[in-house]
Amino acid sequence: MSGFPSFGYQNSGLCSESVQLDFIARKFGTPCYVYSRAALVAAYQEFDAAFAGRDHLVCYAVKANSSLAILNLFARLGSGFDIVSGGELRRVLKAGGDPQKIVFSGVGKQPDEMRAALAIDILCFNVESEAELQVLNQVAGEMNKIAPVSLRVNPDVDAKTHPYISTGLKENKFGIPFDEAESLYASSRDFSNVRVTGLDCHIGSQLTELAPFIEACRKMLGLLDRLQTQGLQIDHLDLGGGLGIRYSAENPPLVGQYVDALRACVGQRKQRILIEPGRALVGNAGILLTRVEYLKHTGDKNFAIVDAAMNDLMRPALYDAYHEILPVNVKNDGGIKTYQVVGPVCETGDFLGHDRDLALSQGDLLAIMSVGAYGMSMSSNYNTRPRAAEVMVDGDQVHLIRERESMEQLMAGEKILP
Ligand SMILES: Cc1ncc(COP(=O)(O)O)c(C=O)c1O
Ligand SMILES: N[C@@H](CCCC[NH3+])C(=O)O
Repeated sequence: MSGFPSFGYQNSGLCSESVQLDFIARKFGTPCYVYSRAALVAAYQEFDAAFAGRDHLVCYAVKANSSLAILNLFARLGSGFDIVSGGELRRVLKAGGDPQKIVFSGVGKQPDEMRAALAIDILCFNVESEAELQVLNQVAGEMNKIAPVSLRVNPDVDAKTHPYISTGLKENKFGIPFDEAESLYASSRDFSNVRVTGLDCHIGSQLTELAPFIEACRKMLGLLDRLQTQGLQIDHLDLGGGLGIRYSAENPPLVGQYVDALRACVGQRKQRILIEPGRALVGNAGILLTRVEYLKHTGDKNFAIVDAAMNDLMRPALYDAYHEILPVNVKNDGGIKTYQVVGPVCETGDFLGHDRDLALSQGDLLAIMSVGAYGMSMSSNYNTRPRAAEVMVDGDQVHLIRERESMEQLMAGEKILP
C-alpha cells in the first residue's frame, strides 16, 4: 500500500488513518471525497525538509485541490501558493494564505484579477506573453504600483507525459518562447510599472522521470546567467510543479531525489528556489468513496454501476487515466468477476475503471484511490448531479470540510423568463 499513505486495511475494512471508510459512508453518504490530514502534512513537510538550509518557497498549485480546509492546512505549515485566477486568489486569502507567498500563473489573466492581486501585494506575477506584460504594466500604473514579475519561459523540453498535460514544448500555448525571452527581459526595462524579480518555467504534469526537469533547469540557468550579465537582478528561480505520483505501476522520483537534483543543478547560485507542486502534495492523500448501485451483465461484459461518475472524477474520461479501485470491505468468499466500473451519467465515456477484478454485490462500497489531485477541483454538475461531500480524517476524527451540494445551491442564480 506504499502508494497510499494513511489508507490501509484493518480487519478487512479499508481505513483512512484509524477511521473505517464504511463508517464515513454511513455518516456522510456517497459519493464522498476523503482526505487524510496526516498524508497532506507529511507530503508538505517532505518537500520543505528536502530544501533545508536553502532559501526556498514551496508554492502549492491550488488548482490541484482548492478546498479551503486543505489550503488552510498548507498555509499553517508555511506554504506559499501558485494561483491561476482571481477565484483561487480569493480562496487562498480566505484560507489564511500569506499574500507575500503567492505567485500568479496562467496565460489569460484579466485586468480585474491583476488589480486584486496588486492590491494585496502578491510575491510575483508569472507573465506568459508580451501582451500580458503590457496590460499588467498599464493596470499597475493606474494603481500607482510596481508589479513584481517573472517571465514564464517555455524551455521547449519534452516532459514525456500525457499530451494534454504537457506544457513545456514550443507548440504548447504556455510561456514565452525560449529564444524570445532574453529580448523581452531586456525590453521589460521600458515598462515603468513592472519590476523583473524572477524567472519561471513549468513543463508539464505527472512527470515520472528526472531528466526533463534537469534539462529545463539547465536551460533556465543558462538564461539566468545571461540575464545577469546584462545587469538584470533576478531574485528567484521558479521551477514550476509537475512531479508525478504512483497511480499504479509508475515509479516517479522520490521527493528527496527530485529536490536534491534541482538543488545540485542550481548549485551555489544565490537565487531563492520556488517550486509549484500540486499533485505530489495532495494526489495520494485523497480517495473517492462510492457505492455500487447495480450490477448488470450485458453480452460478455459485467458492469458495476456506482454512484460516483465522471462529473465527480473526470480524469478517466478525459485522459483515460488509471485509478486503483479497492473494496472497502474485503470478502473472502470468492465470486471475483472482471467489472467495468461505471457511473450513472449518460455518456459511454463515463467510466471510473475498466476490467477490474472484484467480488461485488449490490450496495458494496468501493474506494477510488489517488484522487486528491484534480478530482474535486475538476468536478462538475453534469446531469444536474450535486457535487460530492468532502471530509478530512485526522487520527480517529472525521471532519466534514464541504457539505454535499444541495439542489437549491445547484440552481441558485438561474431564472425562468416570464
Ligand atoms: C503553472 C503551473 N504550476 C504548477 C502546476 C502543478 O502541477 P502538478 O500538479 O503536476 O505539480 C501546474 C499544473 O500542471 C501549472 O500549470
Ligand atoms: N488536470 C490534470 C493536470 C493538469 C495540470 C494543470 N496544469 C490531471 O488531472 O492530471
